[in-house]
Amino acid sequence: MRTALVIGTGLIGTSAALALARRGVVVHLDDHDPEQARTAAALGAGTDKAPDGPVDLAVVAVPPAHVARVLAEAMRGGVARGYLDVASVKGGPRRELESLGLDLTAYIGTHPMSGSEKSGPLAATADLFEGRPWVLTPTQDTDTEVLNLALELVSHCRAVPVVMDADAHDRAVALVSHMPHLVSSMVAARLENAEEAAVRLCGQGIRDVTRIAASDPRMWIDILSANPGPVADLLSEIASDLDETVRALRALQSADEVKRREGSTGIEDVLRRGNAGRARVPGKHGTAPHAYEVVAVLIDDQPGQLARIFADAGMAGINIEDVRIEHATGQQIGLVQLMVEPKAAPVLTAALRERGWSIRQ
Ligand SMILES: NC(=O)C1=CN([C@@H]2O[C@H](COP(=O)(O)OP(=O)(O)OC[C@H]3O[C@@H](n4cnc5c(N)ncnc54)[C@H](O)[C@@H]3O)[C@@H](O)[C@H]2O)C=CC1
Ligand SMILES: O=C(O)C(=O)Cc1ccc(O)cc1
Repeated sequence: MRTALVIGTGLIGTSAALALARRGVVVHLDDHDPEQARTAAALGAGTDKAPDGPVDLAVVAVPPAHVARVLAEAMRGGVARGYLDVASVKGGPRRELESLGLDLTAYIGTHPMSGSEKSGPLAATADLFEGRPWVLTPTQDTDTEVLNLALELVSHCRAVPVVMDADAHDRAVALVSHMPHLVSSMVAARLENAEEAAVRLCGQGIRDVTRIAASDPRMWIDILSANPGPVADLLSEIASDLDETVRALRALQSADEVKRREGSTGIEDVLRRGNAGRARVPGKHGTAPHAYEVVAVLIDDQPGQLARIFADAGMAGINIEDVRIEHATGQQIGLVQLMVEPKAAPVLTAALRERGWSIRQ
């Protein structure tokens, strides 16, 4: 692929454009808000000038409700050899395109399984998709050349291609993305009117559970509107778990010893089923979850501290597998948790101590 056109230069479009530009592809950037395209260009994602002729691949990265219309316009204008979208739902947009009577041989629906609660080009990074699944939904009508262009994009983004049927994809993301999003919002909503004294105690657990609740509601109304059935089915399963859990907790309040034991069994059941489900969540780069050891470092909340820790770890020859940062409420300090292979933990601890870092046991 030599040239590409990214339409919709928000988080996903700009991240893909940055990855393509880094691999030497000439990227043209287009957005109905020209300021967004200008910002993406300023970040090094390409040029906001229109291409002279058809590009190799058009990447449509606009909110799901606009995907079919934007694709139809691009295809009718003949702006590219191949077309793809990255929307979080796949069945609806395809059916909309079919109903517009377009020839879909040059189109493939795709979905990178990576993103964030942030939106817009300023949140974009070239490595956003690295090691993450990128779903491709070709049909028997999809041109091989177009499938190859999509695979090239996925490879430039260093993502892992996964081929699926569009409706099977939508059922799968209902489980791993859409339902969890609503549950996260519902947990976060409990905090809206909670007392300040309670909210200030928030720790890492509630931060983990509510991170995605900070996402743009307009985008998520679009996503959920395109996949309501599978999400509703899953939420009703959760509702029945909730009913049973409430019953078990009420039983734990009882004065009757037998009832309390039943309550305890009920709670244990949901916790154990949670352990079993969590154990199936793939780790970094889609591999099995890994038991890393944590080295916790206290830092001043100042710019450059993280970069220094990473540089010091690098000098000690340690690969940091994952990182977490916890900020202490109302204080100018934070706790950085570095996840490393167990045998690397004592080496890293010693190396960081030697360089003056305060390690928390
Ligand atoms: N946010 C995430 O984590 C993920 C999002 N997606 C999908 O990627 C797509 C884009 O999402 P984000 O980049 O997060 O959103 P975003 O809000 O960061 O960017 C969307 C961009 O599209 C532009 N836009 C809207 N309507 C347009 C139109 N008619 N023509 C041209 N530009 C238009 C907006 O001005 C904005 O710059 C969505 O379809 C979403 O479902 C896929 C994977 C992850
Ligand atoms: O922020 C996260 O962890 C996400 O899961 C983001 C995300 C949002 C929408 C998608 O279609 C895919 C991924």
